[in-house]
Amino acid sequence: MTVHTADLLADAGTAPDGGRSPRGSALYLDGVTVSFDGFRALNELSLVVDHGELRAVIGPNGAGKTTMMDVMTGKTRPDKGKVLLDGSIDLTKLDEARIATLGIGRKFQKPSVFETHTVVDNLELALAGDRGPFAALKFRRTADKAARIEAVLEDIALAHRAHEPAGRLSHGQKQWLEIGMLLMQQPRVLLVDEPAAGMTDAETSQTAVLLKRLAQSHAVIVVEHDMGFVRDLDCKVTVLHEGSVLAEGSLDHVQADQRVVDVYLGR
Ligand SMILES: Nc1ncnc2c1ncn2[C@@H]1O[C@H](COP(=O)(O)OP(=O)(O)OP(=O)(O)O)[C@@H](O)[C@H]1O
Repeated sequence: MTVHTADLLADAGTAPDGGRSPRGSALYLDGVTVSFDGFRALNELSLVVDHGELRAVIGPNGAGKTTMMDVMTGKTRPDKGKVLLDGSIDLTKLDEARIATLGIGRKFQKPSVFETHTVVDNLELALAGDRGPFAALKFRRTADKAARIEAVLEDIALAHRAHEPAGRLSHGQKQWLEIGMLLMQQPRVLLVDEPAAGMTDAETSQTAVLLKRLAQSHAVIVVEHDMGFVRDLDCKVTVLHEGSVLAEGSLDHVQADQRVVDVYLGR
């Protein structure tokens, strides 16, 4: 089925989250509900993330963080509610592949780089799309592509390891490489799941620097449990609980909220 852009334009004029219009937002969720066998993994979830914004999403196990990302990427379709990209593109009508091409990149917790390929080849393979890895390797590097690879290598601080097999990188560096692979596709929105898990302290703080830099030109949503890392991100924090937003604001603000302490931080 061919999907025309005009068909994707949702009615953006109705009541938004907290009176906020979808206009200008990168991702806009309003009243999103997802049920599994009657259990509401997301319950009227409303959330607005702007272009050029870094947002941390925290919350106890089972709060709905993964389901939220599944809805944003089209892996899970909500029972009801609005999910808009760029304030107007209705993501609930699109499948995962189409949403990825529209510019939502997702990094899962476990890195899945091609260990035997070099760092540069991994970045190039990320451009392969559905042509397959071997076809991509045969393509000559255009000047454009080479420039993009170089820029991404700088972004992810791996220029000095560019021609080494990815299998030789540390765990943290593999995570950065995978973020780099997403960047090759020039996404508008990046979803990053627990990037600091398993990293050394030095890698964790470097990851915060990297994500803050990326957020200057992308919307970046980070799901995280490590509060030290969230503090390093120095951004607005959304606390999810039972599929809805329990609190939102600076880390200091949400940490001072007794309800957040009761359901999450105090445990
Ligand atoms: N496919 C599914 N079928 C049934 N229940 C599900 C399914 N996916 C998620 N759930 C339930 O929905 C709730 C929210 O799960 P989700 O994985 O989104 O939470 P989370 O905040 O990501 O948790 P964690 O921090 O443990 O990863 C949980 O109670 C989970 O058991």
